[in-house]
Amino acid sequence: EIDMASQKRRPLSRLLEQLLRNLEKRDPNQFFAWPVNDNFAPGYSDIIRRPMDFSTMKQKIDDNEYKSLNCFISDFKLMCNNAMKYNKPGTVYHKAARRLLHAGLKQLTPQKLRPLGNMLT
Ligand SMILES: CC(=O)c1cc(-c2ccccn2)c2ncccn12
Repeated sequence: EIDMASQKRRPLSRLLEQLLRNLEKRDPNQFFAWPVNDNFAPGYSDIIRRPMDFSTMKQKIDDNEYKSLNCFISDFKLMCNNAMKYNKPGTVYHKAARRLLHAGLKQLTPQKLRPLGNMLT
């Protein structure tokens, strides 16, 4: 059960929740919402050593596993790069991953994050 009081005390968690919601908006088809299922993606777990998806990132926020913004950004990049590794260029998933990575990193630039205060230092 999420202890709301501790959520208030953890400004980083609240920031990451907000950033995650904004990133998820860039995945309207929800290709990245859940772990990739080997039944839809033959051989996926042989090719992708470290799977990542938005639901896993959400769980890591709730479990207070992200110690910094950079760790969060690394998982976002991992998720997109996994999709660009497994799926051939030209596929719907490869194209969606490129667009998501591009749009997501634009949201995570210092000038976009600066207004969120000095909690990132
Ligand atoms: C992100 C990704 O690589 C992915 C998501 C999916 C996916 C995501 C939601 C519903 C159906 N498929 C997928 N299917 C086959 C091969 C790769 N994928």
